[in-house]
Amino acid sequence: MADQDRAQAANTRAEADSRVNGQGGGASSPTAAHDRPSERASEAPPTVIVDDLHIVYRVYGAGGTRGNAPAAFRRILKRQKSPNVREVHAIRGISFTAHRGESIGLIGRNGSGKSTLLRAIAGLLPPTRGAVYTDGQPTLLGVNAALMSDLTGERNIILGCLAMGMTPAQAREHYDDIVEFSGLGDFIDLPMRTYSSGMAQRLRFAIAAVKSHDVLMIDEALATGDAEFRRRSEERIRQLREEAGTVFLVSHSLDVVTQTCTRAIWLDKGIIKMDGDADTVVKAYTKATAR
Ligand SMILES: Nc1ncnc2c1ncn2[C@@H]1O[C@H](COP(=O)(O)OP(=O)(O)OP(=O)(O)O)[C@@H](O)[C@H]1O
Repeated sequence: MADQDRAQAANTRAEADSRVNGQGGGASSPTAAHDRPSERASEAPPTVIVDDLHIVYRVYGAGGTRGNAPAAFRRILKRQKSPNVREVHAIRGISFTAHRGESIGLIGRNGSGKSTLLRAIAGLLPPTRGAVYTDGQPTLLGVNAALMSDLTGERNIILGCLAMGMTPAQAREHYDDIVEFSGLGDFIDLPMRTYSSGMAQRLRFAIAAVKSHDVLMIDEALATGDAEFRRRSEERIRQLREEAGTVFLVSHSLDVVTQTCTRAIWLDKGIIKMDGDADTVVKAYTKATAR
């Protein structure tokens, strides 16, 4: 790890430690300017603690060659690593604490680690180092949310509700609300594979949003809807926050982040560049990316 990364990781870790201990951020920390939202929220109980998290992907078959068996045999005997395995260090020592009632936007350039961080908080990626602690069951609502493309929207609503822990009776109770929120109309009787990506996202959001979540994570869900659906989604996220959950939102739409989030975390090459109230962080990010 580069020295700069190490220093950043140590800073963000110290900051998270002090928040967990209820001491607030230190004024000498480079991230101190953005302690305000956490100070406000620190009275609320923590819902997610990310402690010096590292995620390393191992990509097999990198380099384009399959290799040959005798060479592999020699390598195994000598206990050497395969030359075709490449490691991608996607998250490099991230620490922060999220509290009940916060809605946190994750922003940053392509490949900065936003989706990886969400998947790690959801428990879908094991930490290579460090730890993630969550209060309650985090729900990740993303492009890969587990609905079945061959089933109709109708069947997927029931499936999604059951997957979120509802009873069949509760699923039926929420059915009409979900259909109405999704705005899919007659398409609800068709298999999901016939939906556009925006329509599928609307259905996923409508299913997840029917229930209050301890920790709800949304990966670009709002980007695909039309203006009317976006307005209703933003309103629903505000309600979910008021219902005492924590919402994480990955978005490239900075307007959505400032309108929906109380706090923003700016990721850059797998580390936290800035963490603070949404307006301040978005302004700093916009300034940096305009250069
Ligand atoms: N399954 C994977 N295997 C190997 N490397 C991966 C995998 N998923 C992501 N990466 C790498 O990890 C890094 C972070 O990717 P990630 O998708 O988390 O970024 P992101 O900020 O969400 O990007 P985007 O804004 O483009 O969606 C990138 O370098 C990416 O190439």
